[in-house]
Amino acid sequence: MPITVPGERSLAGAENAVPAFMFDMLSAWGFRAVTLAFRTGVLAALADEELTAEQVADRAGLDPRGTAFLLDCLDCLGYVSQVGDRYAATDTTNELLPMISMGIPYFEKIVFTDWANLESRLRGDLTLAFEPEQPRTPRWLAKEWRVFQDGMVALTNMNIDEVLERIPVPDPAGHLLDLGGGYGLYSIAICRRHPQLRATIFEIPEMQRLANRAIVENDMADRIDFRAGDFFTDDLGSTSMALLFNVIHSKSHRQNRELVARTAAALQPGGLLVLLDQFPAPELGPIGRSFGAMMALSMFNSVGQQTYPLDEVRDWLTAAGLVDVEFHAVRSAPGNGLFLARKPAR
Ligand SMILES: C[S@@+](CC[C@H](N)C(=O)[O-])C[C@H]1O[C@@H](n2cnc3c(N)ncnc32)[C@H](O)[C@@H]1O
Repeated sequence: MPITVPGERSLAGAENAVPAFMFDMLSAWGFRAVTLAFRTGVLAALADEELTAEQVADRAGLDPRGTAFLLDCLDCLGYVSQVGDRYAATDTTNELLPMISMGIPYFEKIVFTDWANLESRLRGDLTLAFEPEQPRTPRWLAKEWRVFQDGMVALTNMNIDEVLERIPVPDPAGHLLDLGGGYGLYSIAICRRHPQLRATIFEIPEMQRLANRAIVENDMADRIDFRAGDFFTDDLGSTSMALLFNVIHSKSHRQNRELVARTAAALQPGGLLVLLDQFPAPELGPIGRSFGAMMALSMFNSVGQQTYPLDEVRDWLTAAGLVDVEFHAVRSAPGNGLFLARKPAR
């Protein structure tokens, strides 16, 4: 991988070809070991107490000898630290456990399960079971809907603080329209920060039950409502601020141009469109760009779509009549970036 690992020499160049390749192999092995340790409860067992490998194996229902090897790998990767014959979760793990545990089945699905088909998709031997330009959610999502949405929660948890810092809410007593808002966690967090703001989660009908539950659990039922619909065909109403978060990578060039135009039309004068996604852009640094590029391949594989160059997104925004277009890298979740664009105040 042509990136420099902090504290290590560069992995670029012929003289480093073998370490570069082996580093990629290590990353693949490491991710497999780490997600397994989250999913089987190995890391959760070490959150509150130091345990021997045997005790960890006993709690997680795993083979003790294999668990000792797994713990040694996790020690190398910085997820646990060994103290005598006991292991403890590191600060990194304690930070991650409440943040991403619910998303582990999603990360395993997109990295391991989905890519089992990648070669067939690239060879053209396997076609999608749906039209890539179909307006609503592809069928594969319906099957593993809960896994998918829990993955979105984990991703939201990773970047929410930084994203909130970046959003200059234009009218704190106004309205927020969260298009394809999922559970509505971004809206809930923004409304919590701005006590006068109201929001609408605009989603497909299948999301209603899960989103309503999140709204109620977060005591937001009096300020956030749910609207079931299709953002390509239904009236989007009028709002002072709109979110398009993690939506464009599952839509085509044509659909995104249209969606951005429809969203801009729903904004009141002076209103703000905030668009969050992954981008294969050098502006995000080598690791961020790599995430954006991997995500393009992943979206090609699963729904026939991609991540988009920054210039193309800028073009959709300006073609929709929006001004003051800004782009910000989101460092807390590599590969993510945020566009802000305003509707002229008449
Ligand atoms: C990747 S999820 C993002 C969820 C949330 N915005 C987030 O960032 O966590 C994309 C969402 O867009 C919704 N969606 C896709 N097509 C839609 C359409 N035509 N109308 C309304 N919602 C749609 C999906 O149901 C899905 O929940």
